[in-house]
Amino acid sequence: MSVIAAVVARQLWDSRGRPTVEAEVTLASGAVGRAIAPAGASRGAHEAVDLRDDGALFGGFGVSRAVAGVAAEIAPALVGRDIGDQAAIDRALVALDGTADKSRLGANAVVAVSMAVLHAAAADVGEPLWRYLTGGRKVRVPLPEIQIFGGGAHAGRRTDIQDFMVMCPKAGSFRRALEITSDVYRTAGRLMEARGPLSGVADEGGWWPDFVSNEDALDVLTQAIETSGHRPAEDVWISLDVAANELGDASGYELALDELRLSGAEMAERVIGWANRYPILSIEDPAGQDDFATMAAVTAAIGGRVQIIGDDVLVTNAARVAAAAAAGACNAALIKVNQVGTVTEAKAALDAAATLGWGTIVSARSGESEDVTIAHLAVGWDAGQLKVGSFTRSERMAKWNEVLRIEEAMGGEAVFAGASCFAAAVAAGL
Ligand SMILES: O=C(O)[C@@H](CO)OP(=O)(O)O
Ligand SMILES: [Mg+2]
Repeated sequence: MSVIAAVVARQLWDSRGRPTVEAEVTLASGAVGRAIAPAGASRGAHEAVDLRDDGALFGGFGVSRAVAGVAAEIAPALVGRDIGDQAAIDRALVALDGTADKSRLGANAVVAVSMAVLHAAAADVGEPLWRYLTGGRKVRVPLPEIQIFGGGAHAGRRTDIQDFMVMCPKAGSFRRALEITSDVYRTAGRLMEARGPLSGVADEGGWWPDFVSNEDALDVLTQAIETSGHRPAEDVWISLDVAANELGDASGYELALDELRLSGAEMAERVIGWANRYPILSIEDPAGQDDFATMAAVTAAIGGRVQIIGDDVLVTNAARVAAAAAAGACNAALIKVNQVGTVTEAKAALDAAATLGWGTIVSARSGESEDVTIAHLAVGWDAGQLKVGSFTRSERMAKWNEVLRIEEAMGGEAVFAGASCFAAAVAAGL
C-alpha cells in the first residue's frame, strides 16, 4: 500500500451554518481521501471535545485553531506513514493530541483526518469504502431509523423527547423502507397542517413539532402511520430518542411540555408506559448519561421486546459499553465516530457491543454536511442499523441516497438487515 504524501485541512460550513473542519489526505500513489467533521447539539459530557465556539456569533476561532493544528502538527506526524494501517495512524493521532478527550488538537480535527485516512486507503486500492471495510465478509444493508418529528435541543425544546422516528424492519429492502417512511413522513406533515400552522422542519429535517404533550406527538405519529396506509406494529414501528441527558439526571428529570418533574424511578415508569401503549420498538437514552440505574430499570422491564440504545450514556466508548453491560443498562449502542474521535476507537466500541449480542446503530450528528462516510461504515461494518435524521434536508438525503447506491451495487447479493439486527425485533417475531 501507498504512503501518505500530504494532509491538509480547511474550514467549511455545516448544516446549521457553523464552521467545521474538512481534512484531505493525499497519497504518494495520487489517491485522495476527504472527510468533514459533524457536530452534535445534545452532547454527552464524556464525549471527545471539539475546538469550536458554539456561543459566538461568528464561531470560527476554535475551528481555525483546529485547522491550524492539522497543518502544524498532524500533517508532519502522518506524512510518510503506511496508509494501510489505520489503527497505527489513529494511535499516532491519539498520542499526538495527548489528552484523554482530544481537546488539545480538537476532536473535530482528529476525526476529519482519521476518516480522510480511511477514504484514502479505500481509494488507493480502487474500492468503494463500504466494500474495502468488509475485508471480504458478507455484510447487510442497514435498517434505517428515520425521523418524522424533531424535538428537544434540535427544535427549541418544543417537545421533551428529541427524536420521533420510524423503523420498518419487515420492509425487505432499504429502498422499500424509504418508500414506506416517505408515506408516513408526508402524511404526518398533512396531519400537522390540518391541526394548525405547519412550522417547517427541525435541525435534522423532521417536522417542527407543535404538540400539547409528548403523548400528543406519539398519538399523531401513530395516526400518521395508520393514515399513510401502513400498519403500526406490523409494517411500521416507532423509535424514540428521549435524549434524557438534556432533561436531567439521577436526581430528577423535567418533562417541561407535560409539566412534570420525575424521579429516576418515575422516569423509567413513564418510558415503560409509552412502550406499553404505543407501537414502540426502540428507545434511545431514556435516562441521563450517568444514570445507569434508570437505564437498567427500563432495560430489565422491556429490554426483551424493545431495543434500549445508549448514546450519551456510552459515547461510542468501548470501556463505557463494558460498564453499561455490567450494570444491565442497555442492549444496543449508538456509534458516532466523532463522539470518540477516531475510526479505530469507534470500531472498537461497535465490536464491544456486537460481542455482547447488542444491536449497533451507526449515527449522524444533528450538525452534518454532504459527507457520506457513515453510510459506508454502517454497511461495511455490518452495523445492522443507520440513524441519519429525516427526509427533506440534503445533508441527510446524501447519506440515505448513498445507501441506495450501495444496495444497488450489491445487486442480488444485497441482504436487508431488517429484523435480524437486534434481539428485540427477533423477540417481537418480526
Ligand atoms: O442525540 C442524537 O442521537 C443526535 C442525533 O439525533 O443528536 P446530536 O448530534 O445533537 O447529539
Ligand atoms: Mg441520541
